[in-house]
Amino acid sequence: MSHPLVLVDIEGTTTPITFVKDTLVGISKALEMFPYVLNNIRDFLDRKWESPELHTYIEHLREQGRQDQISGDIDAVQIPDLAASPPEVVKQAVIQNVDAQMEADRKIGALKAFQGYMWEEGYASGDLKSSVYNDVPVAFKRWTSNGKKVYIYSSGSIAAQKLLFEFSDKGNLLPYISGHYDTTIGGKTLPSSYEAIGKSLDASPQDILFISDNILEIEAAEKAGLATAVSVRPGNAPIDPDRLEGKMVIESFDSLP
Ligand SMILES: CSCCC(=O)C(=O)COP(=O)(O)O
Ligand SMILES: [Mg+2]
Repeated sequence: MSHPLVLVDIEGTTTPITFVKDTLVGISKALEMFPYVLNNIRDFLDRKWESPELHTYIEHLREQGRQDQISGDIDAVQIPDLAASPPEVVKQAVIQNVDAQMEADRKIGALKAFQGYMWEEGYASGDLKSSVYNDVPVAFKRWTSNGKKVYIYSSGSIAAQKLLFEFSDKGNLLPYISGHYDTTIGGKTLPSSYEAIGKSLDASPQDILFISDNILEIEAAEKAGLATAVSVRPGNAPIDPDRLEGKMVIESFDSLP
């Protein structure tokens, strides 16, 4: 692999989808793993209710809900004005809004920022520890000792990405990571986002290898001129074999030199 820069997705690539959805997000209430956000949101809102920081996150969720209503994209739960509504009404709306967005597995900035804000406490208390595949720390070490640089590009907020790699079940992997990108640089299925990442790294697109489980992200990165590898891990969504034709497909980072 001759690319000096490696840009890596998280869910389905470094980390099992089941961990993110069942443990970290709690999207599947039927499964045994601890659905952290859903289990803790009520208590979290009660404890932090006076915090201006929490109000900022709620304002973003509220604004996103308004935009969703205008666009008609999803039937978002509307959050009433914090200053003009009883706290209990706002709290219930926030819980329903977050719950519904997680059920839909939305990769939207306001939701991801709120989740990251809650996970911060979970990691700090030791209730949460993230899961990364065994081959990930091995590859991060191999690449960085060979002079390559590792970057992350995920729908998860940058704050949440840093927590995930700091508090991983394979130890603190942050020292191997040179930088992070989330959707504030642009959506992951847009070629312009990969162009913007290339520019911010002052790198030619062909110097960057992007690894992801999502074929739409892979296709967008290719349109921007990046090299790509499709991550096929247990539990990932199946990909139409026709769309994999001519692509590098990996089941583990071990197959990348
Ligand atoms: C880093 S936070 C946990 C992951 C997450 O919330 C997420 O949506 C990951 O999506 P990705 O773009 O990494 O597939
Ligand atoms: Mg992914």
